Amino acid sequence: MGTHQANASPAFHLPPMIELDSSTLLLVNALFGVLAVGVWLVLAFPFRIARRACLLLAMAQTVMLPTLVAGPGPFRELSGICLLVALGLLSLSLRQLLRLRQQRLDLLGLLALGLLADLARLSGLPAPISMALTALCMAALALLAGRDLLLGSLGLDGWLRGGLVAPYAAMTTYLMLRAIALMEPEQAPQWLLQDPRQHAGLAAAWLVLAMAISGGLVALVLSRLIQRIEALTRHDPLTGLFNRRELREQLARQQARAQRGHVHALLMLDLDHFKRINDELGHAAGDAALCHVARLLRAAVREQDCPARYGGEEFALLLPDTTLAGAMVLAERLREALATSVWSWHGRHWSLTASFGLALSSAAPPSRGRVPPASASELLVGEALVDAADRAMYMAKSKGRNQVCLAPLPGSAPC
Ligand SMILES: Nc1nc2c(ncn2[C@@H]2O[C@H](COP(=O)(O)OP(=O)(O)OP(=O)(O)O)[C@@H](O)[C@H]2O)c(=O)[nH]1
Repeated sequence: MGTHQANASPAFHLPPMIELDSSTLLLVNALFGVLAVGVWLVLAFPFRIARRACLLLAMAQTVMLPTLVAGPGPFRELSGICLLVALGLLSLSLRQLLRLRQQRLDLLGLLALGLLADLARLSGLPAPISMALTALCMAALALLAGRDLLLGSLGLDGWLRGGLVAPYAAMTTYLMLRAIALMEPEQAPQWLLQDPRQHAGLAAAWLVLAMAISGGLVALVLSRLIQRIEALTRHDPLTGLFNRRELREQLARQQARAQRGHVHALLMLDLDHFKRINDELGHAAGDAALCHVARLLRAAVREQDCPARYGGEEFALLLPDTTLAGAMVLAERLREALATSVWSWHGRHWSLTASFGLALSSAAPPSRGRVPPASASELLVGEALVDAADRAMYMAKSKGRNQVCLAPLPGSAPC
């Protein structure tokens, strides 16, 4: 953090009568750093969790190590640069973890500015000014890291998010105060001009900060892992669409809404003569055709819809707040989009079609998504809705395929 030499190292007192000097605290910090490097490497390699972010964190922690243990000499001279680079790597890895990896220019710009400010000492810029400018760049990096944590999609509630941001806020405040102190040394308290080698309190604070930041990062990596596992349990691995389990959950949610008067529709579709693709082109081609259908489905639906792979070559589309007219339009549009789309496998074009079965939770008025609250007997929901759509889909198969059939509903006639 600076190049001041450690003359006397005042002790930091912890009750009951534990006395720690700054070198011991820095050594503990370095040992903690070595442990953290090991943790990041284990997460990155054997476990392959957030690999790039973990690698950046391992590098950040490694870059920090010389600043913690270096005696007087060239390494200590470089401690400002090491800290700056470590902070830059930490901010980059946070962006990676928060999936903001496309924005890097601001961080790289601050890193470059900080390096220039530190190196400017060599060409005659007074050391306190150079150190103050470097500290300001570090403060900006810490501030951006805190902001990213505040705004990023973490899946964490307010208090946890606040706990993650707190160390970055503390670091930003300290670095800014230090920059001001370096520029106005006469009016600044002495501890702001010292570095952790000279002040046991600072060394202790640095250790606490390092532990809080590492703990927060581990929590972040774990929350990403949990999100990934959750996504795996809800999605079909081949197509990336929702799976049957998630469809059931969404159907149950819609069942509760249907009882309050909301209408939803379920569209089931089954590819026609799909077996031929597998037989003539191979199983990999069959998989690619399923992915093609999944892309069409995804492109056709609204955000609130639930496109799912029901199993094999059968797909389902749950459409909340959808009337009969709207669902019919969508089903026809999808049928046509699939029949006219070009799917090819190794230069061989193949015409894909599907048979569609449509069922509605209730016979809604044509232009509104809501009907008066209905009793359970007037509704077609959950597994009964799936069965009805499935039967309508088989009806479409028996009528010659590549068409949409509507399941019978009170007030509407079957096709
Ligand atoms: N490639 C691939 N094939 C699958 C997958 N799941 C199911 N299948 C195949 O899908 C085919 C379904 O065949 P059938 O049930 O006879 O249906 P179809 O050939 O589409 O005929 P119709 O539905 O009557 O039009 C079978 O050959 C299954 O092996 C999958 O994930 N990948």
